[in-house]
Amino acid sequence: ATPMAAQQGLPWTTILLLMAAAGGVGAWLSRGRRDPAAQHLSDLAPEPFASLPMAQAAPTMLDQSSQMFGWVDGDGIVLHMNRTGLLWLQSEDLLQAQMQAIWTLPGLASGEQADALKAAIDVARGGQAKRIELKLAPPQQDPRYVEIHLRAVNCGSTSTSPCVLIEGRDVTLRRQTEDKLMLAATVFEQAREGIMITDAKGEILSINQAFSDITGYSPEDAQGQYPGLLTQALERPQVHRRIRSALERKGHWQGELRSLRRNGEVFTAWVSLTRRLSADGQPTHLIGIINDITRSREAELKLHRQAHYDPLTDLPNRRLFEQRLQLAMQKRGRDAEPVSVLFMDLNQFRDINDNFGHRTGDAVLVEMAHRLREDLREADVVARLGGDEFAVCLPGAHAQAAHQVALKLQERLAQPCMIDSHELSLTASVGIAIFPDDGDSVELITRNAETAMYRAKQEGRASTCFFTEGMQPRSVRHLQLEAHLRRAIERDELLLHYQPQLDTATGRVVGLEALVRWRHPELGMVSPGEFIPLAEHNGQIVAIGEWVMRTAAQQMKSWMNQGLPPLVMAVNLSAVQFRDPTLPERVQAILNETGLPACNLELELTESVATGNPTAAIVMMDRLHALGLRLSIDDFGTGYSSLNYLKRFRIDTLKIDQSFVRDIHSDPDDRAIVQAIIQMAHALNLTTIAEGVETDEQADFLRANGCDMLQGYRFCRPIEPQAALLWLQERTAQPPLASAAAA
Ligand SMILES: Nc1nc2c(ncn2[C@@H]2O[C@H](COP(=O)(O)O[C@H]3[C@@H](O)[C@H](n4cnc5c(=O)[nH]c(N)nc54)O[C@@H]3COP(=O)(O)O)[C@@H](O)[C@H]2O)c(=O)[nH]1
Repeated sequence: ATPMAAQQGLPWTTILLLMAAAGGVGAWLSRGRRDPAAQHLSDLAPEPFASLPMAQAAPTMLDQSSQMFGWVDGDGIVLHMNRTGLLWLQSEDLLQAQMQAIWTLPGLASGEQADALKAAIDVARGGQAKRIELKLAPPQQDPRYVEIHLRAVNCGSTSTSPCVLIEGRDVTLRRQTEDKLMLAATVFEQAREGIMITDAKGEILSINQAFSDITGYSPEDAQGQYPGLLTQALERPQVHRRIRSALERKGHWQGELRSLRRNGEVFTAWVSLTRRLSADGQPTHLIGIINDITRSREAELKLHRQAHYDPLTDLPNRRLFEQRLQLAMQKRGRDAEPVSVLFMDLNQFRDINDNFGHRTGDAVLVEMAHRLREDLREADVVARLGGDEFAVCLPGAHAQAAHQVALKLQERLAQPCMIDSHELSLTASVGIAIFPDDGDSVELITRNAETAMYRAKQEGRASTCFFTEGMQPRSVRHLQLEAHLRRAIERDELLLHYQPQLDTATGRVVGLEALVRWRHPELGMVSPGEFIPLAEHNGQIVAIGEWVMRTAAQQMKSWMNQGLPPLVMAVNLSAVQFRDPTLPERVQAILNETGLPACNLELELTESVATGNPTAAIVMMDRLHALGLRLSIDDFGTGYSSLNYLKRFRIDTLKIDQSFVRDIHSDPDDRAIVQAIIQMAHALNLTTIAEGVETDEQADFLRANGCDMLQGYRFCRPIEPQAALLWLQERTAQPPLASAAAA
């Protein structure tokens, strides 16, 4: 078919040459697929029309082009459109296209695009060349972007208004690239991660906003600097070497770095570094992405601390202790070395809490934790397991070393400490279990050390005890005991033993101490050292203590009725009983009920009870004293009595703790303490009694230093009532002895 343009007299050569002169067709064709025919046409002179065959050939040649060519009349009606143009505008053929204005063709993506094209044609028709970008939308395909050039051309003599030549080329690829670049630039600028790009030498070329926000460096500050400016001062050279080596080997490194902001503030960064290589494998850039993870690290650390450390003392808690012990056991196990575990319990801690309040108790725990940490090596682990229980793990320590450490720690803990103007001193009982002999799991070794600690407690304050087979785990045993103890009184399982107390100078019996015993049908004899703390803990001590007082008072009254000279019956009073405001009434009721004169009853208070809440203690002691009975302070020297209060207490006797008596012959400190207690007691008009006297040597020393009374295995063990009666009858029938040693 003859092209309509030719029919309408449009000079082909003019069109083509105009296009060529505008750098259009010729340039495009020469840049794209070379079209020799078009090239040839562009070389032709515009006027006069060269040769018809060539002109007729032009549309065919234009159809070969991959660009769009066409022209429209002044109303936008398509006069000609090459094949590419028809394809892009989705017109089936030229005839169909020629029926309508170009902006109504279906290929235009939207009404907006149509309006833009229409407006551009109007501008071009007015004589001004125009360039626009159109979005064409092929069905079911990604949109095509076409750059359109429009300019007015002469339509020939038949036309009154100029035509508009439309040239278009597909710029989708460029547009996509631009879009991608735009996207990349947006990502670079708007990323929440800091991004930094360096050149091959490592000098910073550019940074994004987030990088500036995180580090405080502006692009001007950063440009030309090395990335190390953020970390140089903080990370060790090995870290930098490791990063360089990873980049060389793998082209990538990521990890956490402690970094420095421009204002000197330290922050934690998660850094990812990637080396970019040229086509020939040479490094061209380094791309670094940094995230400020200071907050999340801090939060993590906080959570970790909460989960693994005791908030009060800042020591590792049980969980962390178990983890560290597990590691130590694995490591030492491989080297066939032992790991010792020390389980420590503070002996008078409950009294401190009860008497001075929890604030003081907490301060004591903090101080004790501090001392423990100070006295141990870095490889050792000390933890607070809860309450007043601490555990120590000594990797590589054999029994002897563990024992030495235990003694050292006990000594350190026993040093007095000043808390809230109270001078307090505590002792600790320590149980030791050693891996692998005493257990091959964390749980077992810790439990066995705890069991040993309970044995140490039974053996007396501030003892150290190694775990041995046959020690029953505390928890099982305690549960058993607690369950049985509840019914011990009603089942008549409790009984009293009596231990005489002698006048040092004359050897006469002056009194007896009632000591409770528990004979269980299956468990056998259970030591008061084991069940009294349990009873104090669960409150059963009130009933047990009252039973002891009543039974002991009945016994003494009965012996007196049987003709024995009146003696003083000493009964232990627990802290829990002492704090009961109805205690004086209860004691009076027992005295009334049994008929025992008050002067034949002595209540032994522990030192901590007496000094706990001094004002309340003074009031209670006054009330008890008013009943006419005697009061003594038991275990004197192991607590934290203040002399100031001591002189205001209505007490009669100080009982020197057996721990000072035990080593009196070998330990000059114990001798000095005993002498000081006796002198002080006498200065306060108090009598003294030493407990736990086992040898003549001890008795002689005590007598020589003026101790008034003696009690201990040297004279008589605690014995049953029948045996005690015989012992008393025998002693009281004899004339007074000149020397207690003769007893
Ligand atoms: N609140 C109450 N506490 C009581 C009562 N009965 C006993 N107890 C307390 O239990 C702890 C252990 O008592 P026990 O096993 O009876 O030990 C006492 C004596 O048997 C023992 N002792 C006496 N002489 C010697 C000796 O020469 N050597 C030696 N190694 N031990 C000896 O010492 C304990 C004396 O106790 P005390 O005078 O009270 O300090 C103990 O703390 C008891 O107080 C009770 O009814 N209520």
